[in-house]
Amino acid sequence: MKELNVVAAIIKKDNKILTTQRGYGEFKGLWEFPGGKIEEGETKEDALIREIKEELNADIIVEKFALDLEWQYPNFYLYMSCFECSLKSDIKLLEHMGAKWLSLDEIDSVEWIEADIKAVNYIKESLTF
Ligand SMILES: Nc1nc2c([nH]c(=O)n2[C@H]2C[C@H](O)[C@@H](COP(=O)(O)OP(=O)(O)OP(=O)(O)O)O2)c(=O)[nH]1
Repeated sequence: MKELNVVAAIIKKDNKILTTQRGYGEFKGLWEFPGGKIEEGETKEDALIREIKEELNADIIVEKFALDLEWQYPNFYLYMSCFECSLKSDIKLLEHMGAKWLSLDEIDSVEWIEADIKAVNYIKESLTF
C-alpha cells in the first residue's frame, strides 16, 4: 500500500483558524488544512513553509508541533503532521477554490476531509491561540 507523508498548517489569526477548500482532485470541494507532501531531504518544517508559499503565496512562522494523525484511504495510507502556525504576510489563493477563517464555534460548519477529524478535535480541545 502506498504511503503519503504530509504536513499541514493550523494557521491562527485573531482567535480564528484558516481552512482552505481543495480546488482539484479526488477531494475537490472538501475543506482541509493547507499543506502537502514532504519532499525528499526536507524537514517537516521546511516542507510546510514551502507548501504554504506555493499554495497561498504567504510566509508563515511554524510555532509548534500540534499532532500526528494517520488515515487509511482505499488507495493509500496517510501520515499527516500538523503544526500551529502564524502568518507573516497576507494570503492569496493560488491552488484552492476557497478559504475561510473559522472561530472555534464555526469549526464544524464546513465539510472537512474525513481524515482531519483528529486535527479538528485538537483545535476544539487543545489549541492555544
Ligand atoms: N494538505 C492537506 N492534505 C490532506 C489533508 N487531509 C488529507 O487527507 N490530506 C491528503 C489529501 C492528499 O491526498 C494529501 C496531500 O497531498 P497534496 O496533493 O495536497 O500534496 P501536494 O501539494 O504535495 O500535491 P501535488 O503537488 O501532488 O498536487 O493528503 C489536509 O488537511 N491538508
